[in-house]
Amino acid sequence: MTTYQSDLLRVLEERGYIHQMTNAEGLDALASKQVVPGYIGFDATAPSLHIGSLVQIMMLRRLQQARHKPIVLMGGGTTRIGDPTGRDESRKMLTDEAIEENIAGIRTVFEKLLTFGDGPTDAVMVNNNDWLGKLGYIELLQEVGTHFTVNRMLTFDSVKLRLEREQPMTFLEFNYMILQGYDFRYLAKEMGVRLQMGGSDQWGNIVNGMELGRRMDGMELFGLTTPLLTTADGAKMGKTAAGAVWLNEAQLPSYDFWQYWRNVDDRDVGRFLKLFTDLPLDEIARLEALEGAQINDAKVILANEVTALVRGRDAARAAEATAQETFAGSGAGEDLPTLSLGAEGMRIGAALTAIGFTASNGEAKRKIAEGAVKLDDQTVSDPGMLVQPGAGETIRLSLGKKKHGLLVE
Ligand SMILES: Nc1ncnc2c1ncn2[C@@H]1O[C@H](COP(=O)(O)OP(=O)(O)OP(=O)(O)O)[C@@H](O)[C@H]1O
Ligand SMILES: N[C@@H](Cc1ccc(O)cc1)C(=O)O
Repeated sequence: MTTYQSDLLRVLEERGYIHQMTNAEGLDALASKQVVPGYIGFDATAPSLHIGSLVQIMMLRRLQQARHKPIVLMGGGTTRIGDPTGRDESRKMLTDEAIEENIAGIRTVFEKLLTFGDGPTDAVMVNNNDWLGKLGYIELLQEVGTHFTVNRMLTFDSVKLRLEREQPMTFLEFNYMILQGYDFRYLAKEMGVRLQMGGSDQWGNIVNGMELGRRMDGMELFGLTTPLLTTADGAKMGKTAAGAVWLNEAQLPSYDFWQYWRNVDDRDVGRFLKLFTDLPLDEIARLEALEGAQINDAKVILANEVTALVRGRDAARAAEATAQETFAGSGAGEDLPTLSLGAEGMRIGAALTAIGFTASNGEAKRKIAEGAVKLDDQTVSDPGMLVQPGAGETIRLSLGKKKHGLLVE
């Protein structure tokens, strides 16, 4: 492990955020002597970010805790292009209204995790549509296009992998790296930004911006990426069988969010406590050393801390109380996800999917065949069974031991 001078790099390294860095020594020296404005960009492809992007948001939080300045970039402009990084297919085009709505949804989470304002280390939010939207085509080609060679663009993974797999890449997507590069250089000039961070998949896009800043203005810019987090069983963090683990309440009730953390693999507890909570490292070392049934106490702490950061302390308390009630078997907690089936009711398979316990009716059928589905503690065997709660009646739906919800009319 390297010994860094700056609090920033020391904390990022100790807590497991660093995958790759350009000129680590230079960045360490800079962060030891001045406030470093650093940015991360988020495209508005969905109405909420998920826990994969939470790694990035937490890194902006660490930046601020180390007395530097976080800049959150909303990709209002770049979402119109669609980042081809790590994808086999083009993204579907979103309308301007959908992008605006997504931005409105995404931005709310940052207010919980960062302090915004006008002070030197206060966070600032920008939208790259404000400058990319004004760029003329000829101007862009002349000003920026001359600094990129197609030869080099073809060597970046985002392009190379598509070509190797003989998957089409549109000219629109091919331009994405130029625009993200332009952002970095723009923010450096306009706001003194020196550092861009992101997941390891963003490395190529980040390096392009650094080179553009150097070529156009002779500026030294820095890049830092986190590992792309996977869970102990190898899945990319953020998505589960039933979909992504969303940060916003509207996409995922706080009880389910809390349950995700309460049920992580034993091997992930220490790593996640470091990345996703503010608990001190010595406390984390104690918690991750717990074994057997006691590791569950560490998972409850993980669930409480992350839920409190992202959803608020009250939400964390309510979720924990609901879990206690549910597992003590004393009836339905108030905070369980609830699904209204209407007067005509719904087939059990469809209800499992509609409440978010299964990703498809096929998966629901399999779970029923495995005997994993219960209604008010009675195992269900018929996937076509009609569930029809009467007025004022509540039926408890369970999938396995850990997923519970309420069905009402
Ligand atoms: N599992 C993960 N671990 C670490 N960083 C991640 C993870 N998933 C996404 N990120 C990072 O979060 C930022 C925002 O990513 P984005 O919202 O595009 O997520 P995504 O899941 O890759 O999206 P999409 O599914 O639309 O491609 C990027 O810097 C990306 O590298
Ligand atoms: N390309 C990034 C988002 C981004 C957009 C613009 C930027 O300037 C920086 C980052 C992603 O897909 O996650």
